[in-house]
Amino acid sequence: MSSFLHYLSMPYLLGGILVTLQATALGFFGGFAGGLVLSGMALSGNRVVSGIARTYSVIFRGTPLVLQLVFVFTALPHAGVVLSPVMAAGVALAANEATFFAEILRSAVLGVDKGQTDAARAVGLRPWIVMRRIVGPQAARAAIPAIGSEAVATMKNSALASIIAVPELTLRSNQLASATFDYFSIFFASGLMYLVLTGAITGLQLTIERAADLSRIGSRRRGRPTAPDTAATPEPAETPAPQPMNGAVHNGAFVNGAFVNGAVTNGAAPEGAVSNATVVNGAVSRDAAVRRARVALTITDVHKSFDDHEVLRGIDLEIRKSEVVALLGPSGSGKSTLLRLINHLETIDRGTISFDGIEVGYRDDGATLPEREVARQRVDAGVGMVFQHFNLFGHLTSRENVAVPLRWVHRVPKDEAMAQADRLLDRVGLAERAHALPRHLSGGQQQRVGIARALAGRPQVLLLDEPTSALDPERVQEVLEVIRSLALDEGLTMLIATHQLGFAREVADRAVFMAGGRVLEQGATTEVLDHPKHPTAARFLRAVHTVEV
Ligand SMILES: Nc1ncnc2c1ncn2[C@@H]1O[C@H](COP(=O)(O)OP(=O)(O)OP(=O)(O)O)[C@@H](O)[C@H]1O
Repeated sequence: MSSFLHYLSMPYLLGGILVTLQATALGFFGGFAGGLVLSGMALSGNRVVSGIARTYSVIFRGTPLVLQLVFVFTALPHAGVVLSPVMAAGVALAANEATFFAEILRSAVLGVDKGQTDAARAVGLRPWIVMRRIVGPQAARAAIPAIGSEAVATMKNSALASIIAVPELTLRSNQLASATFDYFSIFFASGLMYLVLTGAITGLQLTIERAADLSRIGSRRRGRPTAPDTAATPEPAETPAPQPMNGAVHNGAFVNGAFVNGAVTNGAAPEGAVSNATVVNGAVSRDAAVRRARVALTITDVHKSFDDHEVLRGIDLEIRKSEVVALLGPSGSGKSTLLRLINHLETIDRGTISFDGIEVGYRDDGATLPEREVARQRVDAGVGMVFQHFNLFGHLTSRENVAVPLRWVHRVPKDEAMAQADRLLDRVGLAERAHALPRHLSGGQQQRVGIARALAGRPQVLLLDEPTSALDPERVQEVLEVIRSLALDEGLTMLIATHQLGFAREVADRAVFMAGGRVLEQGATTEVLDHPKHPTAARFLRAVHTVEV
């Protein structure tokens, strides 16, 4: 026992620890930097670049580390690069570890829900900002445990550096044991030293994990619990009356207060809507105003296939400024695909989609633009999107989510962006939940934050992809209230894919019925809903009516 304690404090072995730490640090940090580069190359769309990354991985993962150590130590001097044993060990460890870090980082990036990228692209973020602000932080959190365990592996692998005479802990233990024959005490002591070192790495990993834990961050930011607060959810009747939004809706019709909806003047709309409408004395009817408005979005002969599956087979549609169009149709008819083509989340096979002459995603000669330029075009076209599954950025609070397009697209200074975000959250009745993370919000609340985020991008045309179909029935109404007020009171141009016929009847000027990738029927909403002419539309609407009743 006393000899064991003696070895534990022996300067010769403690010096070995220092060398082990040096080799480990070189291997870890060098490997991590190399892994970042390799994962970026592997994820790049360029086949040559990703091929180089794959080839590197095959070579360095497929050969023993011992051979790599010997190679770096003995072969590099022939190329005029002479490294000290510790440096050679660090380089070989880094080269080897880079392949493992690359896989860890690549899988963490691929593990971030695609909806996050879709939402980031939809608000107009450029690819680099999407990676830096949205995907990167979420991937980094997911990668912490694997990075921690790779750090431990790097330290254990550093023991192989004894093969090139690096005087690290294992080599010194061996030398000492060969001289004293006290194998058990020496290796027991050095094993304990390794345990302490790897235990410290694990402790550091757990500390970082705790610091990055979103639930803890959420409660720290607020200084109060962030459990789902259903009590804070305003009931539809309590949703604050819509207020004109600080540049959020650039809509001539709204600004001039020219539109009055028949339903509103008949008293069928909520109180807030009535009061908004009644200020517009003597205005023309909404129908007539919409007919006179200019075309905001033109869709011409649009086709789309996924492999052999032809999803859209020639869609033609025009939407006028301030018009609200409901896209109806059975599941799989291509409604979501059409919305995703409109803001270029998917590419068109044939046909054109244009916002006042801007074809998002394409050059004048029809060639596809790089994503960086597409992002700018989305902003120029003024297209916003609300997703079926909300797609809020999971690592950001409500107000940070809403501030994303302001800060990182429109370059509004942070304080001002946050103040605008607060106003938009107030607008959708969620001022109370400004500091909550998406995971602490109910579905209805998340969708209202999603709407506020889309509005922050100052859209001319808002696309809503089944905004209520992922919600519990009791949450549907609160979201519909917000959409209703945007449509009726503020005259925002909207294309809404929905299965909610009652809602479509209330807000939509026109209903478009799709099936099998074609528009089978379109017209005034009440006409399509009450007197469908196409047999498929009649059958579908009858079935939905039956379910709704
Ligand atoms: N990325 C994709 N890859 C392959 N097939 C796809 C892809 N996206 C959509 N599809 C297919 O295209 C068809 C139309 O899907 P889409 O989501 O547009 O329909 P939808 O009318 O919106 O349906 P729902 O009302 O259920 O949302 C479906 O058969 C779907 O499986």
